[in-house]
Amino acid sequence: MKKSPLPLQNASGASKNQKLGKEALVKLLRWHFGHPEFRGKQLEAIEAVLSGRDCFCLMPTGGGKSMCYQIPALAKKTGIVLVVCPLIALMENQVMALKEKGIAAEYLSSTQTTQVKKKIHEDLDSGKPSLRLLYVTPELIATPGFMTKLTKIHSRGLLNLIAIDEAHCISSWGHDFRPSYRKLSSLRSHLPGVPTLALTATAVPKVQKDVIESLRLQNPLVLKSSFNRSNIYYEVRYKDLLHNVYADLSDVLKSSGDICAIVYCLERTMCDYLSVHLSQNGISCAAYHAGLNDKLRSSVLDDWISSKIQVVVATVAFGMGIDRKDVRIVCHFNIPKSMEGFYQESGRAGRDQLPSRSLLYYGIEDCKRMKFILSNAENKKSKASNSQEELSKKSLTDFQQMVEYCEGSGCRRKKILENFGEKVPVTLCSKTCDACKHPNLVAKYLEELATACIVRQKAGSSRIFVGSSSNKVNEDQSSEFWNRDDEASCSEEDISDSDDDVADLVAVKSLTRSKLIDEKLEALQRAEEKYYQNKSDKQTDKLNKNAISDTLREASKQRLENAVKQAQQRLGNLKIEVEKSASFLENECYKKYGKTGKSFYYSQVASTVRWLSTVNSTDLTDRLCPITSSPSENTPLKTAPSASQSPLVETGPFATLSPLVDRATEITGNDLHESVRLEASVALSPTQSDSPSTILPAIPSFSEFINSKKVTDNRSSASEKQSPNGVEKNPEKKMRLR
Ligand SMILES: Nc1ncnc2c1ncn2[C@@H]1O[C@H](COP(=O)(O)OP(=O)(O)OP(=O)(O)O)[C@@H](O)[C@H]1O
Ligand SMILES: [Mg+2]
Repeated sequence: MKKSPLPLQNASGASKNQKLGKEALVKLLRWHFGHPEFRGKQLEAIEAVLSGRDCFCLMPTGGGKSMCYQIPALAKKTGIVLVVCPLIALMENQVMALKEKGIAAEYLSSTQTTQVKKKIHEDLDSGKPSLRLLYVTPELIATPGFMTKLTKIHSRGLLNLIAIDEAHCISSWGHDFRPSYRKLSSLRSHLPGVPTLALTATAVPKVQKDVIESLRLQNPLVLKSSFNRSNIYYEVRYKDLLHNVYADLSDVLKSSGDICAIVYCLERTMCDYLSVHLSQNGISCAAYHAGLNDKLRSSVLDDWISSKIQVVVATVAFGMGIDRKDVRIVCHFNIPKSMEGFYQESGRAGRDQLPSRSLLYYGIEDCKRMKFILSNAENKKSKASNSQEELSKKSLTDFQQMVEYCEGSGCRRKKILENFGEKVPVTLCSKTCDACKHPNLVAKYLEELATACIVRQKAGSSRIFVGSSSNKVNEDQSSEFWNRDDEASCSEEDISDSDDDVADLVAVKSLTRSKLIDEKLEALQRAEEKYYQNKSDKQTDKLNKNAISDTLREASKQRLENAVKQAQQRLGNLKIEVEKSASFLENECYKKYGKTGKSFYYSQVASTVRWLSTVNSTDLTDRLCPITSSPSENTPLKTAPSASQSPLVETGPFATLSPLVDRATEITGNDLHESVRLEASVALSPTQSDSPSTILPAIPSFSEFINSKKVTDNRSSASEKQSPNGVEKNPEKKMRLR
């Protein structure tokens, strides 16, 4: 609906130079926005800036901060209010909403056509701009050309106010630091005397101080409202105690009716997967993340704003400035990295002040993963500088507060508010969080969770980050997630995309593609971890359990003796000392794998037995040469059975695989074991000896195994491709690979 401007003199009964009184301001509010009264500290902020005073305004999410500069823009007959916004999407939304109300507002960004930009500049250059509000990015402010323009406008007395929205972005202590905001500190020197209004919903004391100092606010009026969002019910559910977390979320959304919701995930892949899952369960939803192209993203946003879809499953890219008032549920499917982020995101619920819900799914694995990400960032940044190191440490402390929010039994609301330095009366929550409403149940869950943790630790079932190459690759992205360092060099167009997520940050394989293979790999990773965990955790145990006993050595010697005897008979009673030979061969196995443990040792004995069953007389005599020429065990050998040399290579040395694979069997069953065993037998590379005398098969690490498997797979498929008329060159091998 278009409205003509409210005649200010009539509204206030004031002359040109007089300040508007409260009544006149309320009239403006009602006329333009249809709200009956100012909320919270809106009026105080408006009056302060209209009187020319700087103001720092801390209001909760959805508290109505925009009004604090929109009303002043309408209260002055001439001149403009300059609004600095971190995101183009945010500017677009606000400008569109203002235009719908008939208020002359524009934004300048490279997404605008040249024609539109030209029109805006012409208006600004005119003696009396018709514009009331001009939204810009911090990057544009930093350009000399635009600063010159602002200086000109200011010199003509037409710059009424500078409003810095989401002002916490200026502080590297804030959860959403944007280096481009730092450039705003030059505004004061270029545009002296213009009142500045800094607005934020999330600023702990340290950030508040930083914002005020960085923007060089002069004797500002500091307005702080409570962070309490009384209309939001806070709840945590424990993934590890749920039978099926996906089904649980589905149920929550379905049972809430056709409501509007946001589900936040840590990774893009999870957004895609969850969105598909929810859709399949009849929930109208779509994924939103920085991995989608601009067109798709804005169409998802449009569909959600216009209620065509009810649920958006998003990364943090679905962020600031999303102003749909009737969001009833904000769900965090993964634990957020800080209380500030959590507060901002959950605060997108219930901006209409109606009862709404924040639901966080807490999982032990998620928690470990986030800790890993943050520690990684810490390690990386501690190399950079001391202040960076301090920041990184802060990130872990911040995260710990989130963990306490989930793992503590006390009032959730209290925890949020105390995090922002507020003193909370006991009566404040009045059963508007799960911990206050169902204390016994929450206590029971926490107990069960603690038990689950212990069981997990005992089982060594952590899936967190086996040294996979993808970690390395993705390290760089963590900085983007962390504090958007790279934004300093971003062009204006990049801004909306810079609100990126940690997509691909962690080595989560595609859930939709090759799920089966991933599950197998995960099982192997778990098995390997389990193996190494057992190894480190139970050193003493290991020594006992994994130690090669004399009895085992004796038994192996006996086994080898039998094998030597059979070889001797097969080769026409070859002249060899059976017992001595067996002893020599056993000793070789022990020298190589005695320290590694009995499974490896046992594998080597088995492979030697197999080698003996087919060896020819020359090879055998050569092999036993040291004992025929010298009885010393240390005499170098000429040859030895190895993976590459043995005629039994494909089934020989690895007929019994490493403990890793043995353990994988325990977890995944025989199918996996079998397939891995067969694949490994093909894929393993020729072994190298650590001494020139003994050439024995190396036991591959999991990563080596995977890499060699990939190479073999590639080679195999390449050779198949090369094969004319689709005739398989190596059907046997292919069969094994299957
Ligand atoms: N005085 C008021 N009375 C009723 N509703 C209001 C009032 N002031 C603002 N609102 C409404 O409250 C909602 C939130 O306002 P706004 O977007 O300005 O909040 P915000 O504080 O900037 O939130 P965020 O921190 O999420 O950016 C808007 O829909 C707005 O129309
Ligand atoms: Mg806002």
